[in-house]
Amino acid sequence: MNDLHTLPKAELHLHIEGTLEPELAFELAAKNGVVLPHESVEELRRQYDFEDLSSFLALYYATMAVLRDASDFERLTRAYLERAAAQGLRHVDVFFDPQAHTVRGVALGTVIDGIRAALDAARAELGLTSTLLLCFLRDRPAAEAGQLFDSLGEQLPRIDGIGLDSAEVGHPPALFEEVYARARAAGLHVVAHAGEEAGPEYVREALDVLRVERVDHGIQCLQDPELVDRLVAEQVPLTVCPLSNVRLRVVDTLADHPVLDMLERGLLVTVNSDDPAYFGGYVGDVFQGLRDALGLTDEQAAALARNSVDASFAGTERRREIHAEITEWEGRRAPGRTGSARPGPR
Ligand SMILES: Nc1ncnc2[nH]cnc12
Ligand SMILES: [Zn+2]
Repeated sequence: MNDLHTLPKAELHLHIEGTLEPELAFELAAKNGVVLPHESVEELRRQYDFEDLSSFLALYYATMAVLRDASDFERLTRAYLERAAAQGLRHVDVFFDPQAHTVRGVALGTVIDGIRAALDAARAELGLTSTLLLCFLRDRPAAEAGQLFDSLGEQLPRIDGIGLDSAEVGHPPALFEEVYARARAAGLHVVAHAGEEAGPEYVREALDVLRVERVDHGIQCLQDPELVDRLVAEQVPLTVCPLSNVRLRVVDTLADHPVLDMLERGLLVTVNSDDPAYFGGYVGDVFQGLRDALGLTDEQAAALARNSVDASFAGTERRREIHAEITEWEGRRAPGRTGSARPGPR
């Protein structure tokens, strides 16, 4: 078996605010004079026992109050990129939640300046490429999403696409039809969370009304065999987040997670971390978790990594480079590995 942390891979479902580790949260709180309602790092970590998506989101939004200036967003993003690069990450499409910051009086330009500075540095220093996707909060009014899009101005060329996140049930994709049409007309990539907690009809709406290029999560499609057939036929990428699904009680345990069945079924699944600081691991840890719980083979891991590259918003040449690296990884023979490869003639 090869080391999954060295497998070259892309991550397509990553909320940058969800990479805020408690240690950094406390450091930034002290710097910015923000009082966190937790006594210590350990006490904050003890809160990471979630009932569902909403209970997680309450802590996620409250803790990000420590992010105030561009340098905070830059530090946050740098810390994520360094950790993920050490786990084989070669490309990432990064989500951020601007409304969660502008409601607190932090300007959109400040948020983007900080995140972009770190993304640019990682490209130069780590060879790690990226795109930036602005998410609308679906539990806030669709009109507010429209106003945010209108107000982008000089920030528009600094984002690569849009997404839709936050509390899902009761906030169906179709509410956001208009702003998605405008984003598509502006040449942006479009994705949306659908079928995380809500049913297959949300996945259908994301495809038919928002015309998304990928579906984030999407695992509730499994309730609807016809939808599964369609997703296979159209090879719609699904950005599945196994550790997140367990922590938010969408799936009981990692050993029960359907991601490898989905792969075998021909769905274009990718494996991602979602909010790694809260859900127990970065993208390499997710692959390792699947190995420990489900016996993920090198072949399955490489297939998932190839899917992540194919479904990413990296450019054609970059995708080709990462594919070549995956092929090289597959050709490695770790000590004790069994399989079809035989030692060459002596
Ligand atoms: N898993 C998730 N689902 C919806 N919104 C989110 N925002 C951050 N993580 C999320
Ligand atoms: Zn998510």
